[in-house]
Amino acid sequence: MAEAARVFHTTTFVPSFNSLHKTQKPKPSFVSRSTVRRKFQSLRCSSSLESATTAMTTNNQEVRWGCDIDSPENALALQKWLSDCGLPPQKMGIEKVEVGERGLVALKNIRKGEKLLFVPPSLFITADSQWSCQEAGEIMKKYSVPDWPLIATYLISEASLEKSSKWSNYIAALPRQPYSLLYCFFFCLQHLCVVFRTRAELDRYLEASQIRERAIERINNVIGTYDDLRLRIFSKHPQLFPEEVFNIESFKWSFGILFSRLVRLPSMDGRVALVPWADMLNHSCEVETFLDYDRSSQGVVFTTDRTYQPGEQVFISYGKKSNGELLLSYGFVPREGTNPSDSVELPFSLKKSDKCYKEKLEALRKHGLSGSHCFPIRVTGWPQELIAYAYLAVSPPGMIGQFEEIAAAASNKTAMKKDKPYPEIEEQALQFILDSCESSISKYTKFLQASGSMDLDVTSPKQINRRLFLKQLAVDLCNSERRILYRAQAVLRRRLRDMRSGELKALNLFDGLRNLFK
Ligand SMILES: C[S@@+](CC[C@H](N)C(=O)[O-])C[C@H]1O[C@@H](n2cnc3c(N)ncnc32)[C@H](O)[C@@H]1O
Repeated sequence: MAEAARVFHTTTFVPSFNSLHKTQKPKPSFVSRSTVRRKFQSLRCSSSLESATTAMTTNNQEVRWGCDIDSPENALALQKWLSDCGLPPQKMGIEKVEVGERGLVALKNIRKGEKLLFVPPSLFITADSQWSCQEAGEIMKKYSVPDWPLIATYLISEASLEKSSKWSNYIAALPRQPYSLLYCFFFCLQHLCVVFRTRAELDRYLEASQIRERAIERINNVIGTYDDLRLRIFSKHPQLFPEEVFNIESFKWSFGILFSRLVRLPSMDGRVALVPWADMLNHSCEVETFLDYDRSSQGVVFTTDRTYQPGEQVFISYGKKSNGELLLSYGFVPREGTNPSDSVELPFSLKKSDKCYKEKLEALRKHGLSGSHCFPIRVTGWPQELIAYAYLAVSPPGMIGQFEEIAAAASNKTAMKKDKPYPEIEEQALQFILDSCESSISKYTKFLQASGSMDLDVTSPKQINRRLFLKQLAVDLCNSERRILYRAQAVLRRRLRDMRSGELKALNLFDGLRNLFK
């Protein structure tokens, strides 16, 4: 079965959507709320939207669609609805589990190599799904909205229709607070005054990790996408897309759901879909099985790579992702040391005091790089591009003729000629990597030491839970990233020590020989 890594890289959806409409300047919307409500009520498809509008938010902050995932009732209703809609009898049932709160658990013995699930396409939500409010669907198609924002809007539209939507049982079982980091950060940003006294306090949580930048970038992409939809479409059709329903609150919820549940199906030409039931499966770093569409059984399946006894939780893989990526999209960090695909982004920069700074920068720019760049350090090692970047950073003016060639290797355009292409600067290059590694380690250590003393200014149990939860995730991520850096530090120190003692030996030998000849 082909790998169906879950797709939650914002670069694949939001930027392409934004770039289509770069020229549009934000215009103020002059549609008053009362006009919206009047027009909105007159539409047939909005019959139950009015109640949805009031039902949607608590204190104008949180959507009320979905459920608290620690209560199993909605999931059980989902299970029943799915079998009524044609989901074949399952060897797994939905239960409260230790990993992932709710998950699918084996009800019978399951063999290795067995196909499970068989969710038919009639139960998927895709960009081609029928809108309960047909008119709204036609407008979205007319504007050629790409898949991700289209499905996000679809989900809101159907959620707001509550029981009148075909998907009401599915939506009722979705988490009210999707645990993607996107949602956590949004939550924090919105509750800034209540939960975090300053933005700086929020920043401290992930200060050491590059994931903070990625989370902020993702949030900005979602806000940009929402603004674009609002300006181009919603404000022009307020009766179909009233602001009470289609607002940033509901979009942060629907994108949170997409980030943590949407699957890409390689056998359906890479199409993305929400697949009810299949999206109750939790991730394990130890399994190597992925969701995909199976043409012969005409449904979404996965093939087990191990046996399961009744009562055991069944897992799939969400793809070979680092702990930071898992945190960003799904809001969890695997137990320390259990993720063989874990990596940490380590930042490197050319020194501004370098005599050849300008020339090196020029060479890097020619190959699409800049004076500062992040490279992944994996549990298993680091890429050749990082080594090339380090060689360039430390190379002396005498090597100016090779700058281009080294920059090309740093950008992965060409491989470096040999394993150790420039032995005369190898030691400095390793030291350069070690310095960056150690400076990052000290940032992580500072955060981890401070995290024990971060006080909790509690105004409600819900807030303290949320805040503690985010803090614990940040601590887990920083511990796992620092652990990779410690390992890299040990390897680098050993190599440098061996190199220096080798050099010393060679020097002693040379001195010995010189004395002999004297
Ligand atoms: C596709 S859903 C899986 C079903 C989900 N547990 C539920 O109750 O709706 C993905 C979400 O499950 C949770 N999850 C999945 N794998 C996990 C794991 N290994 N550890 C902790 N949480 C996990 C995370 O909250 C993630 O955002």
